[in-house]
Amino acid sequence: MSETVEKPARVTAGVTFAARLVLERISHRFAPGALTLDDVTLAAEPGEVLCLLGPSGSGKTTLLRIAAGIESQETGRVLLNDREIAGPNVFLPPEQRSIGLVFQDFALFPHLTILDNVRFGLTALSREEARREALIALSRVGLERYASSYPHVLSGGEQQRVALARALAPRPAVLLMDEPFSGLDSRLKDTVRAETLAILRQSRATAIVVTHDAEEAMRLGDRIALLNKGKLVQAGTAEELYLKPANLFVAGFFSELNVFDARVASGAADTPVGRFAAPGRADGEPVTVAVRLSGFDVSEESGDVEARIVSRRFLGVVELLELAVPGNDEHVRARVRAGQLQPGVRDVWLKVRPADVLVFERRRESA
Ligand SMILES: Nc1ncnc2c1ncn2[C@@H]1O[C@H](COP(=O)(O)OP(=O)(O)OP(=O)(O)O)[C@@H](O)[C@H]1O
Repeated sequence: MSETVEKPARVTAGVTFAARLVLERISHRFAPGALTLDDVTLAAEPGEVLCLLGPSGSGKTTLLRIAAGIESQETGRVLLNDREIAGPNVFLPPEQRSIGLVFQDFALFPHLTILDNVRFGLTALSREEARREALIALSRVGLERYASSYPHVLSGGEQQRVALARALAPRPAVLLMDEPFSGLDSRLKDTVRAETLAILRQSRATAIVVTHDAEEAMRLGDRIALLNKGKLVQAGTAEELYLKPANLFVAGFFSELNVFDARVASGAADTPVGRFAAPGRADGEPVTVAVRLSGFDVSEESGDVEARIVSRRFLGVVELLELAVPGNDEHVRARVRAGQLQPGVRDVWLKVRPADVLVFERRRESA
């Protein structure tokens, strides 16, 4: 009887059956305290990368830990492919959830070889099977040549890939990643992030990735769920959140903004930088008008509003301007292409591009 020969080649086939993870009406508190999570409902669809985005303390990690089974919710349910894995009467421990975890600090064991690090989670398999699966996982992240080396010989980015291989080795239905790139320096981060996304796509794993960085969420996520103070504020594609933010908090998370208070008159809001349409708003309604820093045409010749340059900061591709505008106590900020304005120029004209203006209901607290 002939034995099947394992192909040592780089593995490209999917490793998981795409799974759907649902967090349903999740509330949580660290007793006895205020709610850490307040009635959060969210689904990660099969094979998608869902980014959990939000400021520090918004509850991202707690939600991830509830999905993993490391933390318990106070109310609500967690479902994996329509099967309840945590709820009022059910609680599957983490090791029975078919969920892989990757943390910020990679948490590789320094005294174990790379192969043994990856093999660590494969306790259900025989030694030989575990070794084979670990090598497959290492090959998936392109690091099989380091199997017998120790973690210290690897760069930060490579260590992160080993952590990813370790999480993928047991072929989890869902991969949960908590700030997986925050330990990497900014140049390495872009490469490792792109590689990780490619590996996730190849493995067809459903992934939930926690980040506090909006740009990272836009680069990685098929969809983004934005949390603030334990509440889900908005979930959607990057385009939806950027172009149609639900409120000022969402808008401010994705772009730097100038914010003006105004009152609607004849369907428009007057601000010191122009008059902007406020469709659907009643006359007299107080509104907040947000203008993206990138939304200004700044010209020495012509425009809608006169302004004086107070300061210029060269940032490489762009220049950041602070401008004094009549009728506005605070300086208006604008980003323009570097080199567009002559050195020493003081008096300019502004024109705002309507696509970069967002009008919101004025609220004391925006989220
Ligand atoms: N073990 C704990 N005991 C008490 N409070 C906690 C505990 N862990 C977290 N918290 C609090 O719960 C809230 C949510 O924390 P969580 O770590 O989920 O937020 P986060 O959005 O992941 O923040 P960060 O980006 O800073 O990690 C915070 O106010 C935090 O201080």
